[in-house]
Amino acid sequence: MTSAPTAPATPALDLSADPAELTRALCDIPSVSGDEHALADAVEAALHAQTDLEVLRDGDAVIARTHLGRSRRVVLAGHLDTVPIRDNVPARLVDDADGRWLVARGAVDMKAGDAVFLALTTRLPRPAADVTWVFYDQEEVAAERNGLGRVARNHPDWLAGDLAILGEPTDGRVEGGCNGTCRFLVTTHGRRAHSARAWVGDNAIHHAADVLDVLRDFRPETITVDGLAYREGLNAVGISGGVAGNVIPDECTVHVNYRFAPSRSAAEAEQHMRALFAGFDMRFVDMSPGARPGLDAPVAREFVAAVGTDPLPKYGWTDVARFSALGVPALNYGPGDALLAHADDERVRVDTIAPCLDALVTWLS
Ligand SMILES: N[C@@H](CCC[C@H](NC(=O)CCC(=O)O)C(=O)O)C(=O)O
Repeated sequence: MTSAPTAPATPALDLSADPAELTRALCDIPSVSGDEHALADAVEAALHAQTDLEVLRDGDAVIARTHLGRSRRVVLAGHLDTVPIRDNVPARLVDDADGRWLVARGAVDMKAGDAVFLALTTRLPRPAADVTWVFYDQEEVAAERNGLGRVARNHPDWLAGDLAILGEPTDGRVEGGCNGTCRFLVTTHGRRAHSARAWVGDNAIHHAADVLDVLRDFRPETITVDGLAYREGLNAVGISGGVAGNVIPDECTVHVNYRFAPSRSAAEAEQHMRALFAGFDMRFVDMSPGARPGLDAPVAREFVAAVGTDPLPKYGWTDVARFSALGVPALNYGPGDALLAHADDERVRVDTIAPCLDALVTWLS
């Protein structure tokens, strides 16, 4: 008789381990966007083991909070998902002249930040502010799938706080606000024909050269917003077209990503792009407006002072935008060099993780 297959056991996370060890354990549970279930289970089990925390599960988001009666509440938020794996899970340790590195998908974006936040639950069981931890799914993909957005719709009270800290990679400095990001498709059209008699067709892929010319000639701006200089960017991130090896194609689509400064609203960003690609067939497929730095809120100022270095702008899009829109001042702070995020050799220097935890412990003590 054969027995029914059993589901693989959820790996146990030791939240009292060194945060670099914990980062490694998190990286070893793959969690590409949309497939975070195993990691969310592991995080939920570890948070349930902390007896003083109230824990909530919403899809593959896990939220926990203290009820210590403090006058302030700080929200520590991190996404659990990663961009696709590229032979970089499980994690490995590599030594070079700069030190020891943990090489793994998600090491920078943003499992080291998640590890710091998770480790805080055991390092500082009675913080000076009430704390809410939010670990959520599907941040790296279209805005409509974002797990924090779902939590905001289903349980808005769980996101309340005086300051939200997103543990996105900032190399241990504060990065304020974030650029907006949007994606759109620019499609060129033609007429199908046999490629042996191309003169009766019209090649849509060749027309895509006009779209690429616009992109190549575009000069992105750097826009200073409340003292921080946000670099914009406009890039093709995909291109598709073609019917068969002997057919003149009638359609070609260029997938474009525009990163825009937080001084532009979503509508302004869209209008800017529509003007740039006037006359082309365009369709917007994702829109995530940015957030101004917002570092003037008293509690944000205190945190910046505690970290002790000048804030920088965040060039990527992060959920500081969502917290800011909800009226919660928010900033980015976590280990890892954002320049290494999403790279094939994504890696975090092991000795840069614990200092972020130490800084939070000091600030919240
Ligand atoms: N809906 C957006 C989401 C993109 C989110 C992603 N964020 C990061 O990589 C933050 C890391 C950093 O820059 O520090 C992004 O900016 O691409 C979309 O689908 O594009």
